[in-house]
Amino acid sequence: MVNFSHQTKISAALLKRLHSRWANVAAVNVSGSRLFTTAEGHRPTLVHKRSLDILHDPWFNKGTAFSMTERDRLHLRGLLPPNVMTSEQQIERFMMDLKRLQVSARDGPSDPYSVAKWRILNRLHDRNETMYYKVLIDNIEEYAPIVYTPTVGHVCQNYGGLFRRPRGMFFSAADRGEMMSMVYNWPADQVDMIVVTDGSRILGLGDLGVQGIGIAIGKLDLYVAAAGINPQRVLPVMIDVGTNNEKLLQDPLYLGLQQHRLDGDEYIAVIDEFMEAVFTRWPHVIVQFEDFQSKWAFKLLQRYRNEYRMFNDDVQGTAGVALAGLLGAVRAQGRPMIDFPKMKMVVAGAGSAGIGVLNSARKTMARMLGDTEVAFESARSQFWVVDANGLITEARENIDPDALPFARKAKETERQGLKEGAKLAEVVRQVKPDVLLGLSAVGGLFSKEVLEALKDSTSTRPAIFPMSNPTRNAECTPEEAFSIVGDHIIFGSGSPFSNVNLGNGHIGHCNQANNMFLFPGIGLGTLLSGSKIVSDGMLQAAAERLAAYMTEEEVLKGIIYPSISRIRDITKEVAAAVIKEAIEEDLAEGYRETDVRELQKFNKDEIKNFVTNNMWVPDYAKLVYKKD
Ligand SMILES: NC(=O)c1ccc[n+]([C@@H]2O[C@H](COP(=O)([O-])OP(=O)(O)OC[C@H]3O[C@@H](n4cnc5c(N)ncnc54)[C@H](O)[C@@H]3O)[C@@H](O)[C@H]2O)c1
Ligand SMILES: O=C(O)C[C@H](O)C(=O)O
Ligand SMILES: [Mg+2]
Repeated sequence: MVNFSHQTKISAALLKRLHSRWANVAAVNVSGSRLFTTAEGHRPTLVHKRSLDILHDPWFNKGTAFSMTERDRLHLRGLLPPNVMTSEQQIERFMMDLKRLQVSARDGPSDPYSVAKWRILNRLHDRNETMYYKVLIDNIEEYAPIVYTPTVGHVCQNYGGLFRRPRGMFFSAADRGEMMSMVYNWPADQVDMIVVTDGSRILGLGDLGVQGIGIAIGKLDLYVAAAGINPQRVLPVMIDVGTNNEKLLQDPLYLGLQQHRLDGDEYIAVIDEFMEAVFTRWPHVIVQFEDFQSKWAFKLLQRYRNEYRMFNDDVQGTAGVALAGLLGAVRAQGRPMIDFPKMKMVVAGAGSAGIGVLNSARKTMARMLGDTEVAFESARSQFWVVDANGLITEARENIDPDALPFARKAKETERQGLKEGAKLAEVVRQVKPDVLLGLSAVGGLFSKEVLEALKDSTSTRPAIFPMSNPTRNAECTPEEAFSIVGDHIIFGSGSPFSNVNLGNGHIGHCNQANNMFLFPGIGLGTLLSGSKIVSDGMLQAAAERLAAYMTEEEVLKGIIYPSISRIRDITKEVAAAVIKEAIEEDLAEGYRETDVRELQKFNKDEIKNFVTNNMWVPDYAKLVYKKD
């Protein structure tokens, strides 16, 4: 039998449902409108501080927007300029400063002022969180590339210089034995989401040690902006077990532990202690593992996933986003999703992300083919995996066990005129794939030669996914892809690129194939369902929802992912799908006053309303002082 032991069992009923869903091409059309209604945002908030302490607390500070009565109540009279501003005026004033940089700057990846903009936004984040998230939500398309990928990559690389105020918690190898008490140093009694990294593989930039905290902060910004997680209940975490980056080790100004990374049992002991500490203080928290080197990403996922509410974004979030894109690519050819198992895929990169995508694509193909052992085996032959040493075949010595299931068999490679270690261009030339997907972290890997070879693809619309981040690590640019392979391709990159003008009024659409379209919804759905684990079924439901989100018309135009301006809406949809699945798998335990019996009675629309009503919105709450 096929070994699915490492995943949650999928019931026969679920399988049947999946199968019928795949067969139905008609996409579920959803409104792009944003529903910002929540009771929580309008309740008065009790604060235990006054005067300057309030102005210096970014959770409560409103700056010039404190009304006169509030200024009296909170002993703020005279501590602010007299003109009371509306939140709109406040934002207008702030934006004037930020927009100064926009005049000469071009948007997107080549923006020379992106780090300067990050600094301005970060300062706002440090003094007034409500206003920061209002700016971010209302201008998400413009500022996601600043607070998140790609600029967050530059920020992590330069974190030593950019660091001003701490944000989040640092647990280091030197804190062994102390974490259980240290965790109480965090001021919030409730934490819903933790994003944790050990800084060992930040985007495609390698080991950045303690500076990797920037990515945890950026991901949590999206949790607030897209998923409406209350910013007072998010916690970025850096686990500093050292770094193997020699440059950092030799830099006397480096902020982290100046020692080589712990390994083996010593390493695991630190992560175990951290997990125990945070789940002891906040039993309902969800922990997202981010940018751990592949070596540990899979091991830690297997170690914790059945015990804790956790998932690995690079393995599982990426897998779902890629799967949605692959299904979109099938639809873009005018074919039903159920044709997916016929796709030939060349994947460059066999790390945490690449292997995550391969496993999920293979399992989905197998399910569509009836979920038998034969189906699982036959799905294997749709993939050709190329890593730093070329095509992976069974002839490879010391093959990585995670890549082994995708090693090509000797007979197959002979038949195709390929050999162990064959170069990417050669593989593409021989295989003529429908999809070329990159998770290699090697910028420019899809060279002219590789893209020329893809012109012979047997697909009517070959799909090119240079998914590596940040921008400079993308395997190719959209200009290269459209100009070399042709106007008919489907394009999706991990970092944002602008659409390409193909002439004659035609646009080459650049999709952003980034796990940001899933992880916020996976986290929110898990939180609101109260499920104790993040099951494969919940992840699958998230991916399916994303896959079905775009309309037929959009997909045929090559638009297979939503624009980031719709991230709050897609996140809500994904969260609702995750909750529904958790209920069906009997994993849901309810959230706050909504217990599991009530959840079980909700219909689809009621689940969506439940999600909407529990999303935080960046409106100033009335502050009322109460003595401690
Ligand atoms: N778009 C997204 O949502 C998303 C999600 C996760 C990761 N990523 C990106 O994927 C990249 C890889 O992440 P990872 O965790 O798998 O990294 P990793 O270091 O674990 O894996 C990189 C893989 O690429 C292979 N590789 C290196 N040079 C190569 C070459 N010349 N040709 C073919 N393969 C080569 C390596 O052998 C390895 O298998 C990073 O840039 C990361 O930013 C993107
Ligand atoms: O951080 C991103 O933009 C996506 C992904 O998690 C990555 O590691 O590249
Ligand atoms: Mg990542």
